[in-house]
Parts: sequence; C-alpha cells; structure tokens
Amino acid sequence: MNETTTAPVIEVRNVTKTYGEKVAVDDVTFTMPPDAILGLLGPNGAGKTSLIRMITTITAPDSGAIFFQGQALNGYHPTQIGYLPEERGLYKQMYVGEQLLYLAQLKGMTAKAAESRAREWLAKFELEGQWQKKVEELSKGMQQQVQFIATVLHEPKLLILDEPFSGLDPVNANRMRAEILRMHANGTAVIFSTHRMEQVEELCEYIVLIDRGRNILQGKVREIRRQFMEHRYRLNFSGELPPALAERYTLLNPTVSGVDIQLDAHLTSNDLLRDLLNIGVEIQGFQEILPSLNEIFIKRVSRVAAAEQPSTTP
Ligand SMILES: Nc1ncnc2c1ncn2[C@@H]1O[C@H](COP(=O)(O)OP(=O)(O)OP(=O)(O)O)[C@@H](O)[C@H]1O
Repeated sequence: MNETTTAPVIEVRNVTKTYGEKVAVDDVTFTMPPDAILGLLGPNGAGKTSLIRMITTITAPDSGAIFFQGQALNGYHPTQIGYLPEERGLYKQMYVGEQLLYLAQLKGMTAKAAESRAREWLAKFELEGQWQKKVEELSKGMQQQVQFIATVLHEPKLLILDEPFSGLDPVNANRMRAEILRMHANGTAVIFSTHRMEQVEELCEYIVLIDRGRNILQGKVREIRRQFMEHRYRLNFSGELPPALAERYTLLNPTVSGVDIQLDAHLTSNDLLRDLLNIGVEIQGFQEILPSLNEIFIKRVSRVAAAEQPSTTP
C-alpha cells in the first residue's frame, strides 16, 4: 500500500486567511477522521466558507498548509473533490443534461460516461424527464438536486456539502441524506458544513466547531456530549410524585408525567434510581439527558468569550 492511501483525506495545519483587516480563519488545525462524516459547524460569519474555499483551492491560505491524502494541495486535487456551495451556481439558461455533461467533463469525465451516470442520477431523484429543460424552468428544490448531481457525478474522493438540505422538502432531503450516507459507506470522505446543529447530530460522528475564525472544539460528537454532560436525568412517572423528591433534589421542567432531576456531581445514576425506588416513585422511564450540540456550542462560545475578557483587577 502506498503512503498516500493511508494518509487522511484532508489535513488542515495552522491555516490563517485574512481579507484586508478581517481575520476570517485564524490558525485552524484539524484532520479528517478516517471513518466519520466531518461536520464543520459554526454560526454565520464564523469562517466555514473561507476554510472550504481554501480546501477546494479557490483561494489560498495566507499561512499554514492543507494536505490532500498527504500531499500539499495542488492543481490536480480539485478533480478529486465535489463541492456543493451554499450559493448555488448553475447556469440558468443551460439545459439540465447539457449542463451536467459540461460540468462532469470539466472534472475529467468523458461525455459518454458522464451521460450514462447523469441519467442514472436524475432517475434516482425522479428527474429523468428534466434532461431537456432549462435550469431556470425547474423549481428551486429541483435545481438544488441537479447541482447535487453535478457535485457527485465524477465520483469525488471528497465531498464538501455546504447547507445541502436548505430549501428541500422532507422527502427530497431524506433522499439526498440517504445518497450521502451510501456514498460515505462506499468510501467517499464527506465534509458537511452548516450552522444548523440539529442536522449535524443526524449525520456526523465528528465535528469541528468554528467561531470567529477559530477552531474552538473538535472531536467525536458522542465524546463531546459526554464531556459537557450536566448530571441531569429525565424521569417519567405515573401517579403523584412523593414530596420527598422535591425536598432532596433540584427538579426542572416538570410536567404531569415527567420531570428533570439535577444531580450533584458526586452521586451516580444508580444512587438516584435506588433513592427514587425508596421514596416510592412509580418509574415509567429514566434517561440521562445529554446536552444538544446547540447547548454545547453556546456554552463553549461563552466560555471562550469569558476567558478573553480583560481582567478588571488592577
Ligand atoms: N471576500 C471577502 N472579503 C472580505 N471579507 C470576507 C470575504 N469573505 C468572507 N469575509 C468575511 O470573513 C468572515 C467569515 O466569512 P465566511 O463566509 O467564511 O463565514 P461562514 O462561516 O461561511 O458564514 P455563513 O454560515 O454565514 O455562510 C465574515 O466576517 C465575512 O464577512
């Protein structure tokens, strides 16, 4: 096996990018995990697109370096990448089929191979009747699916998808999600960029969280959620809650059949369960509450901001 096949698909090392005075990407370092879809997350203006534009060689870093399968990015690598930008970029006046063939040939495919694959892909999205339509005649969602097809047609090693589901109805979003997962299972590396944290939880096992140009958190989603756990449990019960419960614990979000229990850090879930049984709670359900990525993001950002506050002590 040669060295490049075992190297990570993308490695970003100490990359910085400025536009005039604006530092859009500030010393970002991360490596694509070998098996997981990577979620590139951050609020509007965080620097995600600036980073992606460097990975796709549209722009170059001011400092730092990006490696594709162990090689410094070069002019050949864009043919190995499929990029679906947030701002869709199809030629509106061109016919769908003609456009797909044109874009696939730019990525090095022959017209013949591109045509048979384009027809297969259009059929998957039930768009086979659109070959002879102009892009501007399609609905927004259909245009997005055509652009997705243009992104994947040349079977890139790396797929970069910026908000791919925006504007799609649930059926088409699910269809696209299934295709992304299928390609990933077949060995395509995927970077999924979004500010919609809940979508990341459905698709990604690994995240890189960017805020104001900086990488403020990265790792496996499950481990990050554990790291930010708050010893909080959701209890579902039947009947009345014994008053002793409220005397012993901090209770949150009560409803007629459920309540969240905040536990002191030195107690375990088994301690709590034992106590609930002793008190006489009729337990219907019991589950640890893991924080959502949204909550983690807000917490992490506020921690970073607090650490950056200038000291008020003289
Ligand atoms: N060509 C440019 N010239 C000047 N400033 C830019 C340019 N491109 C981006 N910026 C600035 O760099 C910062 C990062 O922008 P970027 O588009 O990378 O963010 P983003 O995370 O992709 O945001 P969004 O989720 O809104 O797409 C922003 O403050 C933006 O205004």
